[in-house]
Amino acid sequence: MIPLFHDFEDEVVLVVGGGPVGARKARRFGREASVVVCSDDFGDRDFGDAERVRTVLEPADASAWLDRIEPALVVAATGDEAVDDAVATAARERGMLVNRADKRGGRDAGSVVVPATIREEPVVAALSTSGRSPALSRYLRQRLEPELANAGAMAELTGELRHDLEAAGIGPERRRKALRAVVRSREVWTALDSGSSKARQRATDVIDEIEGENP
Ligand SMILES: C[C@@]1(CC(=O)O)C2=NC(=C\c3[nH]c(c(CCC(=O)O)c3CC(=O)O)Cc3[nH]c(c(CC(=O)O)c3CCC(=O)O)/C=C3\N/C(=C\2)[C@@H](CCC(=O)O)[C@]3(C)CC(=O)O)/[C@H]1CCC(=O)O
Ligand SMILES: NC(=O)c1ccc[n+]([C@@H]2O[C@H](COP(=O)([O-])OP(=O)(O)OC[C@H]3O[C@@H](n4cnc5c(N)ncnc54)[C@H](O)[C@@H]3O)[C@@H](O)[C@H]2O)c1
Repeated sequence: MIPLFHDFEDEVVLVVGGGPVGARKARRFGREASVVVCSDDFGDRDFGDAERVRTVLEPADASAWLDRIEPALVVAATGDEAVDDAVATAARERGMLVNRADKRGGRDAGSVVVPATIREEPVVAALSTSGRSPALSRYLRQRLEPELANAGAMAELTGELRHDLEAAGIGPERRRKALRAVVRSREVWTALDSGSSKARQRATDVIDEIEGENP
C-alpha cells in the first residue's frame, strides 16, 4: 500500500453501519467531508455533524444508494459480510474509494486503510501496519506522539523562514543548508517551548552561523 493524504473538503463520505466503528469513522471524516451514515440503528453514539439515514440496507440496494449519494469514499462497517461485500463491489464499479472496517487492507483493488494518526498541525503523521495489527498502530501512535511535540510549530517557523530566505534572494542550495540546520538544531526545538519569537531568534542565529561558514 502507498500512503497518500487526501483532501476531503467538499467531498461526501458514506458510512454504512452505525455501530461504534461507523461512529468513529464518521467523526474522523467529518473533520473535512460531508458525512452520511446509513444504519438501522444509531444508539446514543456520537456521529459528529453527520447526516443520519435510518434504513436497512439490502445488498441489492447498494448501487442505488451510491448513485444517489455519489460519495468519494464509502466505509463498509455493518459487520454483515453480504452487505459490506455488496457496498464494496458497487463502490469499486463506480471508481469510489472503499474502506472496509471488517477486512485487512490492501486485498481489494482501490481499498484504503484508515491509519492511526498524530496531528501536530500542520504536521500529520499516519501509521499503518498494512492492516496486520491495528492494536500495534494504536500503540505506536501513542509512543510517537511525544516525539512530535512542537513539530507543528517547527513547520510554521521553517515555512516562514523558507519564504523569507527566498524573498531575500537566497538560492535553493543555501536555503536547503540553512533550513536543514534549523530543523536539526536542538536549541531551536528547545526554544519552541518558550514561544515562537524566541525560537525564531534562535533559528536566525543558526542561519547566520551557517551563512558565515558558507558566505
Ligand atoms: C488505526 C485505527 C484507525 C481507526 O480506525 O480510527 C484502525 N484500527 C484501530 C484500532 C483497533 N481496531 C481493532 C482493535 C482491536 C485489536 C485488534 O484486533 O488488533 C484496535 C485497537 C484497540 O482498540 O485497542 C480491531 C480491528 N480493526 C480491523 C479489524 C478487521 C480485521 O482485522 O480483519 C479488527 C478486528 C475486528 C474483530 O475482530 O471483530 C481493521 C482495521 N483497523 C484499521 C484501523 C485498519 C488497519 C490499520 C493498520 O494498517 O494498522 C483496518 C484494516 C481497516 C480500517 O478500519 O481502515 C485504530 C487505532 C486508532 C488509534 O488509536 O490511533
Ligand atoms: N476498523 C476497526 O478499527 C475495527 C474495530 C473493531 C471492529 N471492526 C469491524 O468493523 C465492523 C463494525 O464494527 P462495530 O463494532 O461498529 O459493529 P456493530 O455490529 O456494533 O455495528 C454495526 C452497525 O451496522 C448496522 N447494520 C448492520 N446491518 C445493516 C444493514 N443491512 N443496513 C443498515 N445498517 C446495518 C447495525 O445496526 C449496527 O448499528 C465489524 O465488522 C467489526 O469486526 C473494525
